[in-house]
Amino acid sequence: MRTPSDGSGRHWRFARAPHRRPLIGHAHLLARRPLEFLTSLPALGDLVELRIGPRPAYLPCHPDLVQQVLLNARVYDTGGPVKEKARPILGNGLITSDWADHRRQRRLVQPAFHQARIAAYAEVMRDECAARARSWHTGRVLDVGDEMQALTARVTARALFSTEMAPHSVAEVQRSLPLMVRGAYRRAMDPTGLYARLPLPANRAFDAALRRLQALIAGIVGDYRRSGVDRGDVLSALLAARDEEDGGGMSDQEVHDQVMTLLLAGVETTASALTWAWHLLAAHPEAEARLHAEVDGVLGGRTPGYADVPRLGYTQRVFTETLRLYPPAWMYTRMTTEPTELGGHRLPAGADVLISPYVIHRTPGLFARPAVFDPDRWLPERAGEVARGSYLPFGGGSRKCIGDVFGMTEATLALAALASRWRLRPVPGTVVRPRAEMSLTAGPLPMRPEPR
Ligand code: HEM
Repeated sequence: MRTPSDGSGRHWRFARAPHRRPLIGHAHLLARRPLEFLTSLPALGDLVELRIGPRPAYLPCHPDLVQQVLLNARVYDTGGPVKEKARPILGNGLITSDWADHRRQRRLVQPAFHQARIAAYAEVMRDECAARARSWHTGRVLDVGDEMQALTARVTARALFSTEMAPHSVAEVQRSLPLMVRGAYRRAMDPTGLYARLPLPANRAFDAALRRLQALIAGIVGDYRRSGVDRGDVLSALLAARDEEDGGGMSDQEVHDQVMTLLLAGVETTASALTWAWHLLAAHPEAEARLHAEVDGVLGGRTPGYADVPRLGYTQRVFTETLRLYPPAWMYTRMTTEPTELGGHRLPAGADVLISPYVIHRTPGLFARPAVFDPDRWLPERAGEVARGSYLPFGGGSRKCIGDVFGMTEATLALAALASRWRLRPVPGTVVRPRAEMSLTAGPLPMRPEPR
């Protein structure tokens, strides 16, 4: 272990990850037990080098180094093999676009997520949460993961396009999206690129789902463009957006790619975190009781709406703490566009940099008792203890999640609406282990609803 210093005069600990194998480097550990492997690395250094096949990759384990990466999007740009595999699915939208194009795209998409728009989307959230609460039956076991996925797919689809076509479109999104997420993950994890070309039923289902979604989005974009009406939804905002710098808008293809990106980025993430929240609440009866007391006091049996969100402080803290322990985006990547220096160490151009909120959120010293579920660590008087750059469920810098407020609002309303009517009981014998897939999921999570 060496201790190089950077321009600031600080000394950083640099280390190389152990258990490297010829040719594959650390790919076996990242594929088989990524969470255990990655969480073992901060003890070794502030910056740890690993190898994914022959490629060098770097894991910054100190929040200051993470910030340096996230705040310099020109040098630490999007890229790498995973992003390249996402391109045929997502096209050139916010997630896949490079630094120069991303700035223009972000200016154009941002208005769709302004506060006034979120208030309108919250109407859809309220409606869908109430419908979900009505659909549960006492004692009938449900898979919480599937339920939350259906809820967030319907909310996102309806917030994106609120047209009369909605019932059909929403059902299509609900059907196709899980197939797409699974297929996209398998493709991302396949270093050879061969998997996608095998004539497997899963591949046929993925291709068909992709084609259906592409056709659906193209059709709706065309309809909206022809009608020119602002329906208050995300798609209307995307079509109306004009760049303040050059006055131009987005082409139909660009709008299509943004819609696909929003669906892929917004549904599974929020659903995974909500699923973890139900699991954590069932395992922590005192937190569950406080949540119930809050929703009963604030709502008195009403379905919550946008105006209730600021008064649901404990509910929000439960979700914030869930995102700390189980951040859906457990790892995201950057690629260096030029040789650079990080933590006093020289990084070549084309190096992968891995940012893992899961690792940072569980590093001793950054959070008191990091393994403990403690929603009150987010009370205003205690939240100041959390150092800048230590809490990253939504990323940071210019590529920070554009849907963070949307997701927080949706999750707060979902927890409050469902917990005001139901308590979810674990099914005995269920073993829950985090699975680091496209997002950090709990796998199948059977639970039994009990009326409150
Ligand atoms: C709890 C829910 C969510 C979590 C944990 C989450 C997490 C993240 C993270 C970590 C990033 C940054 C990735 C990176 O830096 O490479 C990101 C980006 C993004 N997210 Fe989210 N997200 C959530 C909800 C949503 C929702 C609801 C939407 C849309 C409706 C959304 C749309 C996006 C988009 C479009 C980007 C790319 C932004 C850009 O590069 O400009 N996300 N998200």
